[in-house]
Amino acid sequence: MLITRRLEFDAGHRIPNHASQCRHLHGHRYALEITLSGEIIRTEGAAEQGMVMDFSDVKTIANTVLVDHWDHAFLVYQGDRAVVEFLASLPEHKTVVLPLVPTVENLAAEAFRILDAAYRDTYGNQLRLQRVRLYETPNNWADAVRQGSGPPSGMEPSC
Ligand SMILES: Nc1nc2c(c(=O)[nH]1)N=C([C@H](O)[C@H](O)COP(=O)(O)OP(=O)(O)OP(=O)(O)O)CN2
Ligand SMILES: [Zn+2]
Repeated sequence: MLITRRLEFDAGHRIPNHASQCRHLHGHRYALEITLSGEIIRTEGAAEQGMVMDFSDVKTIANTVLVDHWDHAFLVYQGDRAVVEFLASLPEHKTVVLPLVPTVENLAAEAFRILDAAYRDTYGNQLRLQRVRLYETPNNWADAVRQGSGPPSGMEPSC
């Protein structure tokens, strides 16, 4: 069984070498769709009976490990020195420095890496993260999908 939880957050970014508009500082209302696989929990009397995972738990975990960190942050490539230094000059600015440029492909891969470690099989129902779909705009998105037994290739651990 697959279940999907959608969350939304706001963040700024730029693609420093983009040939057009996206090299400028700008922001998006990102939408994150988290798809988990697992067996339906059959434990009689359990609060999660009939579920793969309680959607509220899916949300709480995603917020704790990812969304609370990226929401209203500026997501910046570590090689984008001018912007990294500018943001560092702003007192207590919420900045996430990333090892790759913050395209939606790279952000989806990084989100998968972070979330994959966070969703644990607490009911022996083989819970696993299968896909992270990240919308940068309503028209543009990327899918990071589990390949075989491992996560998709993407960013190296950054923090
Ligand atoms: N493969 C990718 N291409 C682009 C990315 C990306 O992450 N991966 N990102 C951008 C920009 O960040 C930009 O914000 C997207 O802008 P745009 O293409 O204009 O998106 P819209 O949905 O607003 O475009 P419409 O044509 O108005 O639908 C660019 N490319
Ligand atoms: Zn953009």
